Amino acid sequence: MAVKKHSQGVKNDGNGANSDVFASCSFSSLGLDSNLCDQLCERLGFEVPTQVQAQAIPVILSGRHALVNAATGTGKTVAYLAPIVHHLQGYENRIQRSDGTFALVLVPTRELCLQVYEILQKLLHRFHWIVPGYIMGGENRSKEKARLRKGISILIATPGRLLDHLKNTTSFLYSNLRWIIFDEADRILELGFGKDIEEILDLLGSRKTGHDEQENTVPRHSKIQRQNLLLSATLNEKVNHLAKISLDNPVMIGLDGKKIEPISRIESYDHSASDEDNEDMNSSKIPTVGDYKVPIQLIQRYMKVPCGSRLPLLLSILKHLFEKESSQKVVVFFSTCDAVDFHYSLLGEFQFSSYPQTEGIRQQFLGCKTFRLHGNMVQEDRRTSFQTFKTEKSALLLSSDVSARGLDFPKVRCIIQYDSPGEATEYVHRVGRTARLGERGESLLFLQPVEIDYLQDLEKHGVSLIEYPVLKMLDSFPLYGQKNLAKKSVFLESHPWVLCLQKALEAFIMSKPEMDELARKAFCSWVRAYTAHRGELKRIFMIKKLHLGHVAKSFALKQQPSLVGQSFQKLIKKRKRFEKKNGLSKKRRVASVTKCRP
Ligand SMILES: Nc1ncnc2c1ncn2[C@@H]1O[C@H](COP(=O)(O)OP(=O)(O)OP(=O)(O)O)[C@@H](O)[C@H]1O
Repeated sequence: MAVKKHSQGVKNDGNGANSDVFASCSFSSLGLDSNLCDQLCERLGFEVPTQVQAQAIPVILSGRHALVNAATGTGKTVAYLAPIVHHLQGYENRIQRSDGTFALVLVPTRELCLQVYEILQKLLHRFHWIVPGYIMGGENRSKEKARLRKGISILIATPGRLLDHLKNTTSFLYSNLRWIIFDEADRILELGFGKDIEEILDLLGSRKTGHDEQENTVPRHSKIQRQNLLLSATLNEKVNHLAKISLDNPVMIGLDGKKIEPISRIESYDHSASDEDNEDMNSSKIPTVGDYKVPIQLIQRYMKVPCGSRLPLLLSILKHLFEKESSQKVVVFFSTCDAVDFHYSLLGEFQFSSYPQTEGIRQQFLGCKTFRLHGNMVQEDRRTSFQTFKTEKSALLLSSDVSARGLDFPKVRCIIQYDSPGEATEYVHRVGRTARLGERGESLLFLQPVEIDYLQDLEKHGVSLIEYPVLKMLDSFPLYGQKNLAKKSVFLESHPWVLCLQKALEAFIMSKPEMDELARKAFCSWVRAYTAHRGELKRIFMIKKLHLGHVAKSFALKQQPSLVGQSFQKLIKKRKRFEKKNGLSKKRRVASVTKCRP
């Protein structure tokens, strides 16, 4: 099978980033079986390991528990899969399906489940006796039961469905379980799977208790030594608890600036490590560093856009990107599933002419293929969108945060965060869908003038953005056939192109009742999502500071839907009660409002 050589393909892009991504050693020098190394090269096109692979593979091969923290798109998946395959293929007595599950990989989303499964299938091509498999929400339970009964050697799972089978599928055999891996560990917890995970660890006999840690890491039903691994580009305090209850004496592997520097470098599992060492490891303290690791070659920008002009600006930047480079992939992130649906339908149908009088020459505003992905879609559509966008050479994906973690869409050039991500971790993972493995990439964050303090929040985590020259971009669109006409405006909201586009969008929505319905629904969800910002972010993303009429405009609605007025009032009251209960004083609330006003 002819496979594109990734490492060659991305090494010479001229920006120097790749020398920091790849290590100067071979896979075989890391201790991996030669057949497996050939497989990595032939099937996956991986000639040399990435830095994080070079660092993690020997540690994982040694049997140590590990916590791996490396930037997005640096190859963490193979860093944990390759050592598992290495061990399993090397067992003297070939493993059989009837031996049940040896390794369990837990992931937060269905798409990531499928993605890891695909990579695993490729890795196992020469080792047909090792059976890969997945179980996840949205799939047929009975079929999964049947597969589990037959036996799956390496199982990828989402937590809810795994727990379901652990409790209800008696034929699911895991007495030989040796590895438990948490990929995107922090996200699994953020999605509220904390309790499920604890129950899973309990059921698997892999949960440590405070007093008898060593003993409890050995499964109740077998004498097999467990090895647990936690991985993410953003490990933070949230993962501390999981690390404490699941990792025993872990090695921390992380990046320091450009190069990976081990926090603890251990060549082999040394049971006789000094007490001092053990104390340090056993505390499983995840460094609460402020800085997140964003690919160094990624160009990060923000665009300051008044609420009422957001929609024409989004459409304009997309048009600009696809006209500048007709063959490219772009992902736009929204805060809600309804917003994804609305913008998807809008882009599919909206036609425009910059000569408003000449109806005849209206054409599709964006000529590119457009896909959508969010958690409310039926599983089959979700799978098709994900797989098709992956293979397209040029396309646009409109998505909720379901795509933010771990997904590896090749050749994505630009990430647009139309709705702000909230936590800085989410920002980092969203932009991490581009600039993967040293490739070039750009990101653009939409911020309203009242939200501009969010930049400071990102700055606290070592993430700095530069402003996008938005007026220059708008000036490039000819209006009534003339470019110069547009150039006179210095204010974005009164720019002739923006005004003309907004007017056309509003007319379009008014003319289509089904679009109007989608717009209203999206508006309501957007307001709800906006009020749901947590902690410190509540002071930046404050619904009270927004003009709801302008928010409605951003869904091309001429008027704010009245129905929402009531539910909005309810939300405000609810939030006030919450703030009172949590001691956020009126004084502080007022102060934060004043500080954030433009
Ligand atoms: N050694 C290698 N040589 C060439 N390409 C590689 C190598 N290792 C991984 N890749 C490719 O790099 C890309 C990113 O890998 P992967 O998805 O494992 O990154 P990640 O660190 O898990 O990212 P994220 O944090 O976003 O989940 C994939 O396309 C993968 O095929």
